[in-house]
Amino acid sequence: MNTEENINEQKAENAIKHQGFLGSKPLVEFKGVTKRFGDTCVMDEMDLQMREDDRLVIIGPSGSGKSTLLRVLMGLEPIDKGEIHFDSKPYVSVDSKGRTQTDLATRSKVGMVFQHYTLFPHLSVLGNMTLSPVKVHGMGRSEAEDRAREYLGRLGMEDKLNSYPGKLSGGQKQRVAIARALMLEPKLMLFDEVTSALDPEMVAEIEKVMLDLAKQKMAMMIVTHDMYFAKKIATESVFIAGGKVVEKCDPEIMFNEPKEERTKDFLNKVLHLK
Ligand SMILES: Nc1ncnc2c1ncn2[C@@H]1O[C@H](COP(=O)(O)OP(=O)(O)OP(=O)(O)O)[C@@H](O)[C@H]1O
Repeated sequence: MNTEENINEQKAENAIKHQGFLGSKPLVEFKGVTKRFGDTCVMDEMDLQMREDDRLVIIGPSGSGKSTLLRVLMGLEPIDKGEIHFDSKPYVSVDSKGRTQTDLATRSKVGMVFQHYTLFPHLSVLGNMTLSPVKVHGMGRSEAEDRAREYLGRLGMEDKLNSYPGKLSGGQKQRVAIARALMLEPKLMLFDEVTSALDPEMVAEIEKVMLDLAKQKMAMMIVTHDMYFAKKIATESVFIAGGKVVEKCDPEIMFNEPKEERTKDFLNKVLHLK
């Protein structure tokens, strides 16, 4: 098949995929979500949907609110207006007094990994992994320790169970952070620039872990400045700017022939096309 036929076929598939979630259920739905920091409106009545088998890559200019979007979805930031549904049920909403209400049982179905690992330096790897499941979610200690061993094993880190974060490389710390986020068996994993602070060979190591999770059909939302990795892992891509979703489509389409001028300008700059 030549390139043009390829693109046409992808377009047709894409059109089918976007007709009201045909083929798979919605997992996340932002409905008119507004988020302000003082006078800065970072999300402006934003609508965004993600299906349960998607790996959605979020791209956009610096300061466009990519991290904020993930933090809102993780329940780490209140919102000003709108609501978020998860698995077709209300998850985040705003009450009549303007306070954000978050369903905590649903929140435990979302795991997040940050750029700077956020491991506690005074706790061992095992301590880092079991702290929240035991103290916050009431998991029994021996079950938590068994799970920690299992997830560390899957990420090739079993032998570091008793190490402290200070003795680990950046890539190892990030693997522990990913294993920790998997402890509560989330339905969705959020990755916020998780390779930005790593040396190149460690970037490949973490990208492999993420690609392995993708193969296991883990739903993911990924913020990354690495457009090549974005294209590789994404089933869907979204470009946000000015508090809105500017364009959402199949990554092949977005990276080859985006429709919107703002997306084109941004990709031209970051991919050095011209
Ligand atoms: N806690 C905060 N208090 C005040 N303003 C904030 C806060 N967090 C983010 N902002 C502002 O919100 C806007 C969006 O920030 P955010 O970090 O979400 O953008 P981003 O797209 O992830 O940026 P980058 O690509 O540079 O990481 C920025 O103008 C930022 O300064």
